[in-house]
Amino acid sequence: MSQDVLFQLNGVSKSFVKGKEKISIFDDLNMTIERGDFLAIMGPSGSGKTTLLNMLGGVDQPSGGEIWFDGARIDSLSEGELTRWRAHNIGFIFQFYNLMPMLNAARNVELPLLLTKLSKTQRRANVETALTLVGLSDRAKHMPSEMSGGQQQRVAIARAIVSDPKLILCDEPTGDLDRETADEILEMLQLLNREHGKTIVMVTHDPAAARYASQTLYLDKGKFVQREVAA
Ligand SMILES: Nc1ncnc2c1ncn2[C@@H]1O[C@H](COP(=O)(O)OP(=O)(O)OP(=O)(O)O)[C@@H](O)[C@H]1O
Repeated sequence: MSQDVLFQLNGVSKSFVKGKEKISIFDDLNMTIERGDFLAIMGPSGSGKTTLLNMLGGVDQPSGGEIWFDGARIDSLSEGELTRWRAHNIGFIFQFYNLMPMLNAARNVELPLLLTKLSKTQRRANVETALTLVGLSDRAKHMPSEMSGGQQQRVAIARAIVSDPKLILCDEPTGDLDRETADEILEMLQLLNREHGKTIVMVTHDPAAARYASQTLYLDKGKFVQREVAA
């Protein structure tokens, strides 16, 4: 595997069993994600975008094939190993922010660090750095219900980057935001990609959001059917 390759999917298949029926989503899917890529994944509803993101994040296991990350196979890790791998390598950003409503911004951002060996002082410092990066250091004590959608998504971004992961996975990160706020969030993702070297994979239905990515892959019925590289 080349030094530049972060993720490699080799002949990946994925099917779900529902009652007596077997639903095949992917059959022999191959994909390479290079370090520093900002990939947008688009495609019709049901084409497998979220399933793919979940397999990249180790939330869902493939039914067959191999998934390699940074030179190591992750599809054969145990549940515990996968949890630790995820905590160190992956940040997640979701459409509806998924913040814990009873925790303030700083405590929400701290959550992924509770899975690491960092001391309380180190955790506090990392939380402060992440909140400053998203421009919310003055909102550390605010509860999610006291913040706008855009601010909540910025807290979610801070939570995604606080453990300094190599890869950020985003599922419709701007699906719940107005255009102006969406653009702010996308500019922030672009900054994390360009200035902080984060590799990003973003599922989106919005062509305007995909334009922030360095390339767009189109998925249809579990196959990549088109690839557009940004000018
Ligand atoms: N746990 C599951 N059990 C059974 N079928 C599932 C499961 N998860 C996903 N599927 C099926 O897999 C297919 C792909 O779903 P997925 O959510 O990946 O699509 P998507 O492209 O992200 O769609 P959308 O754009 O609507 O979010 C769908 O037909 C869905 O019904």
